[in-house]
Amino acid sequence: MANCEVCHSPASQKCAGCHNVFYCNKEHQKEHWKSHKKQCRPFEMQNDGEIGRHFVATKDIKEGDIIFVEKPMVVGPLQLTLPTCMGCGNYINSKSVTQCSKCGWPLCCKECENNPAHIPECYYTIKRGKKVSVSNFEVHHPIYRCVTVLRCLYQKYFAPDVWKKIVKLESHCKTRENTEGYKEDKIYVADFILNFFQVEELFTKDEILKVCGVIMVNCHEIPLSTPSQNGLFNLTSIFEHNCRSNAYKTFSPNGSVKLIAGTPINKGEHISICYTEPLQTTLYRQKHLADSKFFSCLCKRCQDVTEFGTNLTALKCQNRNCDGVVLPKSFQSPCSHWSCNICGNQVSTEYATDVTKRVGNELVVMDKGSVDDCKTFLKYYEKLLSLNHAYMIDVKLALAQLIGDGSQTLQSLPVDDLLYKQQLCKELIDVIKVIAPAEKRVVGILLVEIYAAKTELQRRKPTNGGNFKKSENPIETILECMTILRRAIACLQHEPDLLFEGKLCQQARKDLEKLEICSKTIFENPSNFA
Ligand SMILES: C[S@@+](CC[C@H](N)C(=O)[O-])C[C@H]1O[C@@H](n2cnc3c(N)ncnc32)[C@H](O)[C@@H]1O
Repeated sequence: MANCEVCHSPASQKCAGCHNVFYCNKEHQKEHWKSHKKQCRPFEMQNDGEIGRHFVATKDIKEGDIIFVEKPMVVGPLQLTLPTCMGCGNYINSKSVTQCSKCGWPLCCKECENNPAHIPECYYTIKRGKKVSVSNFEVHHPIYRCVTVLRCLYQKYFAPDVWKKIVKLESHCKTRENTEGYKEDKIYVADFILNFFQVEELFTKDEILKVCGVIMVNCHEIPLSTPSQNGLFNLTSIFEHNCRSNAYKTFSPNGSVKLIAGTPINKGEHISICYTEPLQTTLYRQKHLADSKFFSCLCKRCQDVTEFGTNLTALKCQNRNCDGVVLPKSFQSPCSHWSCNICGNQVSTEYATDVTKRVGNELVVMDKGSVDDCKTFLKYYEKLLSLNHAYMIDVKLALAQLIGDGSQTLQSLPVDDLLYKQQLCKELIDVIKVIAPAEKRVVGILLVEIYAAKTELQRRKPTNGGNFKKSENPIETILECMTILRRAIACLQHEPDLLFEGKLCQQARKDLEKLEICSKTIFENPSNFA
């Protein structure tokens, strides 16, 4: 039996929000809510030698539930960027630029001068006694490298509580010491800040380098401006990585991050997000995590070379008449060769990684806006890559959205293309559900594509005066479309309206409303419809 948070007497009623605190009666729960609501979250922090701090669910969480929402501690431009507005973070150019009247930093409009995000660099520039001047908007401007760092450093004197949280975050400074990035940070960020702003007596070089590491390891891209900005969050930074995560992030228009359960999460389960591209090969994900977050991922997906049977990283066996796929024994321990799961044929690891890199490079330069190029890629590389190789998935994703978009509208497509589009979307959803069930954005988009193709196919069916064959019955299609739209809305419901996915969700809601009215009319009076 636990104790009441208010009077400490034995208590059995737990808070439904977090399952972490208990009360002896409703009145005490109400009384405590004012102070508890800031801490009421369905997870608790734990610490282990391997992952460091991480969060574990304190109650069962349903798929689609908002786990928590938080505002960033610091927001700022990405390290390498063309000049952006110091207020809203959007790109500026020589025509749209104006300067802060106090410090000279570029802004897109006068209102942005008063954006609180801009205070730190404005403060240190005024202190320096000479305005900043940015005049070339076509190249990455080196001065931007220091902005987000400076905004963090500012907290040391003006928001010490936030500063304490920032320096507690993982920076991997020791591991970074020998990297090119660290050497560049030393010159272009630490030395630059100390000399340019003359703040030697306020900050040490090590402090600045620690902040550089914290930003690299913990920041999340906030996609609400063009380009995205970096955001440093207090709790979101603590969530561990998993290549098959059970949670995902979206952002509110005010810049807050929302963490959503992408799958049901059981009490006691670690809550994870994916720090990398979940639809990429294990080779890519592991390199990306090692280079930017400084750890080797040992999640279930990384330990299973078949990636739950999808063979997302596998090559196709080149032995004639063999349908097997070629994979290493493990992605963790170095091995000299990859072998076929059916005939045992071996290729060297060097060959396998070279082929993967080579095709990856071709994909980078390929025009993924061309249906023909995508089809040619798939036809050519199906001989070399497994059916669900990450590169095939990448091109199929582009193709599924391209067919019927652009010069050839859905209305002008042959039936076969519409069926192919639907088929592609369904196959992709099946793979994503296995490999990355929290990738709701992509699944939501694909569901809307299926709905669009299905509607067009139905439109072409002869109505035959209402005497439908079973397979042509529009009522069945309407109900099916409503189910698809509801699934799409469930996937996209948390996306902000200003992003493509949010707009798609709005449209899906409108279409669903129309279909609901239509189906109601048909059910109420089927004879009218015929
Ligand atoms: C954003 S921080 C997460 C919070 C961090 N654990 C802490 O204690 O501050 C990212 C770092 O956590 C560790 N980490 C996160 N997920 C991990 C995982 N799946 N395996 C190993 N380390 C992980 C790595 O050190 C990584 O660089």
